[in-house]
Amino acid sequence: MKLGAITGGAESATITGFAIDHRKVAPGTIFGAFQGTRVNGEDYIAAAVQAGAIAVVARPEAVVEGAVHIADHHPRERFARAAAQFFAPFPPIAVAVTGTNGKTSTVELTRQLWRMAGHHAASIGTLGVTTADERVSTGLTTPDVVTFLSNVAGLAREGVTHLAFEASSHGLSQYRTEGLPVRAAAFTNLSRDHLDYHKDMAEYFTAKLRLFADVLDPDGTVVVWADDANHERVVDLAHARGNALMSVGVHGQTLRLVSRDPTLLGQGLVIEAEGKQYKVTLPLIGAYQAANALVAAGLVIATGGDVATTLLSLGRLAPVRGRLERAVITRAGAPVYVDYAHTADALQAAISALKPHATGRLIVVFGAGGDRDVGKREEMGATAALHADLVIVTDDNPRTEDAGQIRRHVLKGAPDAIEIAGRREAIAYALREAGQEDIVLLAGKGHEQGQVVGDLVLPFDDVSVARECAA
Ligand SMILES: CC(=O)N[C@H]1[C@@H](OP(=O)(O)OP(=O)(O)OC[C@H]2O[C@@H](n3ccc(=O)[nH]c3=O)[C@H](O)[C@@H]2O)O[C@H](CO)[C@@H](O)[C@@H]1O[C@H](C)C(=O)N[C@@H](C)C(=O)N[C@H](CCC(=O)O)C(=O)O
Ligand SMILES: Nc1ncnc2c1ncn2[C@@H]1O[C@H](COP(=O)(O)OP(=O)(O)OP(=O)(O)O)[C@@H](O)[C@H]1O
Ligand SMILES: N[C@H](CCC[C@H](N)C(=O)O)C(=O)O
Ligand SMILES: [Mg+2]
Repeated sequence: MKLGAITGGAESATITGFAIDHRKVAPGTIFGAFQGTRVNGEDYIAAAVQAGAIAVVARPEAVVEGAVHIADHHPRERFARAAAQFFAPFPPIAVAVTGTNGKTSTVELTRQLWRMAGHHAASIGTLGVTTADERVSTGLTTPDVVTFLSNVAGLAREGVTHLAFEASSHGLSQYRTEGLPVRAAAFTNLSRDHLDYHKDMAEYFTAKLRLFADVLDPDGTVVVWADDANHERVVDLAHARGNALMSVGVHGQTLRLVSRDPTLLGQGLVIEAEGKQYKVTLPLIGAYQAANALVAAGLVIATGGDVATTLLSLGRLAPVRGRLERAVITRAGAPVYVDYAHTADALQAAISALKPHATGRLIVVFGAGGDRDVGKREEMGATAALHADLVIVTDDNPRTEDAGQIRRHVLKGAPDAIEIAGRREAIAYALREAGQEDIVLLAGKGHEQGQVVGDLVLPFDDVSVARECAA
């Protein structure tokens, strides 16, 4: 592609790639220079030009010498659109999911439902890039825009026709997923998280709403989980823009959850759609997993899936890695579950999912991440104290913070909790403590394979540690 195709001018230089990090610039690259949270990318413009950048997308006031200056007051957005022109084509059907909790689960379940319908499907999110054959981690939920668009284009080249991706609030506010057509977008829920990055809940929600205001195709479909009070803002946006709307949940109109009956290994659901009732046995436990499965069904139907086939396929869904995953049963007979709950709302969801299955105590082990929203810690403590029978507070990715200090923040909400430094020790204690009637929940790390301490990522997997402690 020639540079003129991006600038609208006559520049004949050939574009070889896009980069937002000057260290990744090669001759022929278009460099995006953005003001970040840590540093100002504009400081690297000269180095990028030196390394061969032929054009730089940056604010009008930035200084660009020796390359074309593509000046824009919204450089991230302009860069994403240009990069999308370069990387296209993309899978013909792409859908996105936002919300505080449930994004990973929903994109994974959507991918599974499409696959059952015979489509070549993929998902991108916290678990990485997932296809029927493999899963490759990207490190972030919504990768940076160049990684994202090049991965999406790569999937299209492999023959993927259906893509579901997670749109995190960071990703949306940084325009990481702009530029490809998005046929449907879903909202799962809103609760407190990431207030280290967003100023307040209003700003956090506004970032999420960008998915519906800017990213979704003008004639795309909005899918909302109608049992979350915040869904109404999304509905208003859909009406204002003229998008088709599907609402899902007990209060949903398109897919109405008529009843939900927990069974030993799953739950019986009755769902009403188009005036008919469908009975399915979802092989996943917990109200939250039923919610995510229904939103996934909504996305599949929104993009052409047959209603009856899609709803009946819910009965064949496989579990999502690290989401209420049963790791082991202790010698005493207590089942141990691993879940990715790292917000107060998610902790409540995970505890309530397991409670009906425990005749004895629900024992929860968790911590809170360092260098992340400090205010959510006490709320997480209070939620655990309120809903669980025994609370053990430990460590979860202290990063550059003092682990003891993070635990103290959590303990403010759970003064009666047991504090155990070291996640392995805490898990071992919980498993020793659990009796036959009890259930143990290890929350916060889910699929994660490491404990981030300072700059180090120490190998750590809740499932393996639980198995070792139970042996
Ligand atoms: C807070 C945040 O989102 N930071 C991300 C963001 O950084 P930023 O734009 O603020 O960048 P910066 O480091 O200040 O640098 C500014 C610019 O200068 C460039 N640069 C920088 C240094 C250099 O030597 N040369 C250079 O060109 C950078 O590439 C960048 O474009 O862009 C970087 C490049 O893409 C990301 O690596 C970085 O993710 C950090 C590592 C991170 O931890 N992000 C987490 C919080 C995150 O994004 N999480 C969300 C939500 C998780 C969820 O709830 O699921 C996610 O989507 O994963
Ligand atoms: N619909 C939901 N309602 C409430 N809690 C949920 C819901 N879905 C998932 N959770 C909780 O949130 C945890 C994370 O779920 P999931 O990974 O699907 O969400 P996510 O939005 O992708 O999270 P992240 O922002 O970290 O990527 C689950 O392990 C569960 O505890
Ligand atoms: N995407 C989330 C994951 C949090 C997982 C938890 N284990 C932690 O480290 O806080 C974040 O980066 O805030
Ligand atoms: Mg996720």
